[in-house]
Amino acid sequence: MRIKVLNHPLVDHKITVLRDKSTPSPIFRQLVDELVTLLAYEATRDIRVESREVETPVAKTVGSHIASPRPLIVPILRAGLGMLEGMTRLIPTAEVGFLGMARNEETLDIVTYAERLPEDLTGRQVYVLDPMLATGGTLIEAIKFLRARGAEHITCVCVLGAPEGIEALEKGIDGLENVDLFLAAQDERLNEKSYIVPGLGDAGDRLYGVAH
Ligand SMILES: O=P(O)(O)OC[C@H]1O[C@H](OP(=O)(O)OP(=O)(O)O)[C@H](O)[C@@H]1O
Ligand SMILES: O=c1cc[nH]c(=O)[nH]1
Ligand SMILES: [Mg+2]
Repeated sequence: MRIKVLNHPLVDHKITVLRDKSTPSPIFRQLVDELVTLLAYEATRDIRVESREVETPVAKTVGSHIASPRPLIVPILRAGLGMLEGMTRLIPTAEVGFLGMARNEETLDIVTYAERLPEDLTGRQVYVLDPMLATGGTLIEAIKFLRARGAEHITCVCVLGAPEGIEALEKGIDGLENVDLFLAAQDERLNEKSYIVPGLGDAGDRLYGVAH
């Protein structure tokens, strides 16, 4: 698994404001959106392209065009939804599928409560969006789900990741050469409730309010 952590003072500034518990939801959403744009720029470095001829006002030349089948973006509800617009802004021709997953905060089991994805993902490049990689349980389930539909290459795009989650992915997933992970920052550890430390709290709640 290729792991890339953005190392950039502007990213670090935005993450610091995200972490601040006094940052209100509208600013939080705005910052997640801005961070995704920066993450997406890195995460799409290997997006598949095909050559395409174009005629400029001066000459004919051969350029690039996003290849078929189109990439698929999969936000993991709820919190991943906060990353969707930033990603589609960069790849407007991508398709979007949805996975609804929730972590039981007591048992840490993952419940997949919704899915709206193409049945056949054979040959697709898939970008999974989830701001938080904590124990890794959610991403492992998501990768298994997408692979069962035939997804070939999966790029996980997260804002914060814990070392425990990265290790869990490395142990829990086969074929790691076809999985990439992009993080805006890697945090220290998980606490006794499996929250990321220092983290930013519950990303879904901070984006959309407390879930009931
Ligand atoms: O790595 P893990 O230990 O699996 O934890 C990470 C998951 O937990 C959060 O979702 P949550 O279950 O809180 O759902 P929400 O997005 O609806 O708040 C977060 O958005 C990730 O999906
Ligand atoms: O720190 C954490 C861990 C899981 N989910 C979150 O939203 N935050
Ligand atoms: Mg949550």
